[in-house]
Amino acid sequence: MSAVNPVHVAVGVITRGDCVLVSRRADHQHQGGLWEFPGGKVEAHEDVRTALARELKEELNVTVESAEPMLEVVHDYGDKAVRLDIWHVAMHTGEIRANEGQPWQWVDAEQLQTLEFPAANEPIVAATVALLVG
Ligand SMILES: Nc1nc2c([nH]c(=O)n2[C@H]2C[C@H](O)[C@@H](COP(=O)(O)OP(=O)(O)OP(=O)(O)O)O2)c(=O)[nH]1
Repeated sequence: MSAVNPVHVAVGVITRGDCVLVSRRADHQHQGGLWEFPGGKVEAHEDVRTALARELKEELNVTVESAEPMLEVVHDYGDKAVRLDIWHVAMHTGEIRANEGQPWQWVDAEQLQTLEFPAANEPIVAATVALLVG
């Protein structure tokens, strides 16, 4: 019963002008090979903002300068359930560098809608499109 205890994940929708940063999950990971908004698991006793900042720094050398809560999505994949805590990162510093060798790119709303994401991401993509074109 994975849904009983969803994994809490901090996720960043990092925007720059009319674009958003997406990265690709490694093939060996859960939901591997699909695009994602960068982030990762919130560790025990860790605040979600701290987790967001830590994960974005670790994965992409991004320093979060401002982040606002955007939405929350609970999804049960069957093999694993997740609670995605999504934050809009409107301001960041640091030169982006894929520390885990993962592909990443800036995409606009139109390009975003052509990419393959995990099933849980449908409402996140919709909210991000609204944010980018709004
Ligand atoms: N970061 C991120 N994770 C997402 C998104 N959509 C989505 O379903 N997820 C899921 C995939 C994973 O099950 C979980 C994120 O966990 P993670 O990337 O830290 O950890 P993982 O289990 O893949 O990798 P590991 O640390 O166990 O090797 O959330 C998304 O847009 N971004």
